Amino acid sequence: MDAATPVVELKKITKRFPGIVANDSISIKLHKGEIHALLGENGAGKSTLMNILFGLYQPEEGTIEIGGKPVQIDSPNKAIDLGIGMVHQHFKLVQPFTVTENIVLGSEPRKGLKINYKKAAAEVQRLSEQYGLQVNPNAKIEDISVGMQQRVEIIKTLYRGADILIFDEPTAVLTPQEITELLDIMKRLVAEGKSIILITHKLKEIMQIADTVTIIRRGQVVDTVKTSATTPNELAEKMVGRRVSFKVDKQPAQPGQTVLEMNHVVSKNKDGISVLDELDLKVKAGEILGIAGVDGNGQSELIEALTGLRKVDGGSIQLLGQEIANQPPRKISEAGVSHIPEDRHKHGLVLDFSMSENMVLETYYQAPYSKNGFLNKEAIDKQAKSLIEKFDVRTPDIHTKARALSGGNQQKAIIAREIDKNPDLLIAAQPTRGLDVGAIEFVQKQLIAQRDQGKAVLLISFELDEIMNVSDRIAVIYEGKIVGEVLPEETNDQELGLMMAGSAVKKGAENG
Ligand SMILES: Nc1ncnc2c1ncn2[C@@H]1O[C@H](COP(=O)(O)OP(=O)(O)OP(=O)(O)O)[C@@H](O)[C@H]1O
Repeated sequence: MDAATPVVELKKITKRFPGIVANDSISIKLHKGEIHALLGENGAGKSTLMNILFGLYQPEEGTIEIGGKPVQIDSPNKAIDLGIGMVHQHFKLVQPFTVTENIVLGSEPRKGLKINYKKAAAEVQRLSEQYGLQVNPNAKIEDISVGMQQRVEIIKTLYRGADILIFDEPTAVLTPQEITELLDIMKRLVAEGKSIILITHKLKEIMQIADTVTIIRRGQVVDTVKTSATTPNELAEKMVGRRVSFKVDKQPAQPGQTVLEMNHVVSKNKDGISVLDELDLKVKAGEILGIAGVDGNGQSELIEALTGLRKVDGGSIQLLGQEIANQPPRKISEAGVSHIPEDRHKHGLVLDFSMSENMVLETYYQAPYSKNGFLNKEAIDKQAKSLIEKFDVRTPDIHTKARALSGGNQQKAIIAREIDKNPDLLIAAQPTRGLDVGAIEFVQKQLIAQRDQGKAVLLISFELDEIMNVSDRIAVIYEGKIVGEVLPEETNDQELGLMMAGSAVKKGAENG
């Protein structure tokens, strides 16, 4: 193979699903040592294309060439044999197993031979060091952060000898610090001769790290350009087919009465360590309080405590003066709390239910969806149709299973359902994770519209830009405590970053 031969060439790939052409004659070339970004709005067909390259789906038409030779990739094992590795959006790791156990899982030697754990752990250690991944081979998956779990997925591909790595929205789950580190890791990978296909919605990252970008819209290639010859605005426009504003327009907040008040809230983990540590927080009607923090500082626990998914060991949580700590989730929901969860697959949707059923997951037992103990399918479908239209959720049909929707469209559906509940308090956890720039604009507008309708909005996000642009006040969480509060117009990324690292506390823990 000469240097000009692409390491991967997809030629006129077409893939249809019921009611939709997900990939419509897509052609892409990936060269050795290149980072090639795939950009496209939610549902454009990026994941489908990569699932084809990884052998998870078979295309109806088109061919794949690896190093200039046509290949048939009929399973992920075949893809791995061909040197292709995929780091998925949703990790496929076994929680109670160690890092090394997860990495060797599925690549064990043939029958009869026992895995040499020590040797495998040493290899994991070596790969970890070579690429600066800082993974502990013996840590259990359930004890490590999402960012670390992703690195385990990366090592898993390297361990199997991948030369071609596919990253499916890898930074969607990462903190700003972790993103910088991951981009460095990717640079190191290509410097050593690996080639990368990167699916991402983040134009900044594409401009920073990719050599080439292919833009896909509704299953078709719109253009392939060098990043050095384009701009973020141009990319956004090509992707969504219209101009996108990157600025969030909003009027100053008009805060009213206190809706949520948390006082000295303590919650302990199974080892007796306080994951929420005397946490104080207030959110008023008509304002958006943004929670900034590095992943793993109590954000998930805060949401769990607020939604009844976690035991509160001390302090109080009041919603409009009514105590909701340690109440069952349904009661809290009925009391006026809506929740856009950070993990849409775990807490947002039932993937094997239809979209229609998912739209009434929390309200199906109420009128008009339930009558005399029977589900009123007509009313449920009507509700689903209206939400799907209003929020531009792209699904072939309301009876399509949630699993078949693109990640971004699943997220839009959850947001539609939660906002429609007309809550007093809307908890939005990573609400724009995995969304395209057009959809981000839409969701952020919705949050502001909720605020303007007098709702209290609690926004938890790892996207500093989002926290800065959308919040009226920002509270910084660190080791389970609110360690400071700032106004977006009076702070900057550096100051927030320092506070998030626990090294500079601007104000006392009081807020509100
Ligand atoms: N298994 C499936 N069955 C039916 N339809 C599917 C399936 N997988 C994907 N689709 C449909 O194919 C289209 C492309 O989806 P895909 O997940 O590839 O989009 P994407 O560009 O990766 O989007 P996102 O950025 O939201 O993740 C969507 O309309 C989706 O609903």
